[in-house]
Amino acid sequence: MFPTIDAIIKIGGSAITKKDELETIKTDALQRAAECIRQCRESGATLVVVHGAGSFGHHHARSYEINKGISTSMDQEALEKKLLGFSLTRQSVQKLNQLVVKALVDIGIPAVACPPGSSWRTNKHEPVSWPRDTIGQLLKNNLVPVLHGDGCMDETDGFCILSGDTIIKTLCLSFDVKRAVFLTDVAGVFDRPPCEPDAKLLKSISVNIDGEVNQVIGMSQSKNDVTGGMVLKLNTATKIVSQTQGKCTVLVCAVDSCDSNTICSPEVDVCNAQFTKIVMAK
Ligand SMILES: Nc1ncnc2c1ncn2[C@@H]1O[C@H](COP(=O)(O)OP(=O)(O)OP(=O)(O)O)[C@@H](O)[C@H]1O
Ligand SMILES: C=C(C)CCOP(=O)(O)O
Repeated sequence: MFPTIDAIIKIGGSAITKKDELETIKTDALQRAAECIRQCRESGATLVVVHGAGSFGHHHARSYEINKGISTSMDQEALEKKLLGFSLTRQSVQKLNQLVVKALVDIGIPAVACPPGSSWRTNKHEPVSWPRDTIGQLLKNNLVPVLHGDGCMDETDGFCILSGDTIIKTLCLSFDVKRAVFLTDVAGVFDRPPCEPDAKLLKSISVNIDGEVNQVIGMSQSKNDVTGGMVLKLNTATKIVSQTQGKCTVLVCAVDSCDSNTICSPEVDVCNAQFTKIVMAK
């Protein structure tokens, strides 16, 4: 039996990297996320950290079309190029992983890197095999596992890009998890892309048992994102809430305004919220 996870926190690639500039970290945002995680842990919370790739990973994945995998119709030259692209993508996201783990360890969090690329396997880009016991054992020993979006072996396409969002969904549906928190570069989920005039922050989104939401939400995606941006995040969030029958709630909030109280307190007040809470419809 593994411990209940109080929160799985995704440090979004948008939050801690400049997504349009190759391998560029936003140091202040990373430190802010790390500090918030430290405070949660100090309050006794059991945590898992997952981070996205941002400009470490998405750029290489897009230029080498890693998410299309490999096929028998590829000639040798195209295949070699694709294989190198896979290595470069993983190498890039591992650079970010080292920075994230360092930021956590430097302030006293016993973070342990668990790179999914070398242990998770997917079929049609959905996880089919992953080291559940290892993650559970790390939690039992009071360590903080750090996973991330990565390039993984896929049974149908040879390999694929596995988003941190899909990793979070998998963990939430397998462990007993109270909350999934997505820290990103915007205040939460808006009724339309936040760059559009009059975009309104949705403080609460209700999901019914079929995973459908009660409102129309307009979304856009950055050209440097290969995993679906906010569309995948909302899709992941609605699945987590509906498939756990509301036992796990989801928050989407800006890394700039995250605090341990919002992340870890059992009840979150949405009246004055500057974030989005995604819950089961009553
Ligand atoms: N309706 C919307 N509400 C909120 N954000 C939106 C919406 N539509 C598009 N976006 C964009 O989604 C982005 C956040 O999604 P994204 O997938 O980039 O986050 P992330 O998880 O931080 O990144 P990564 O996938 O690199 O880890 C924001 O920068 C925002 O501009
Ligand atoms: C592009 C790579 C390597 C992983 C993407 O993960 P995400 O940023 O969590 O969607």
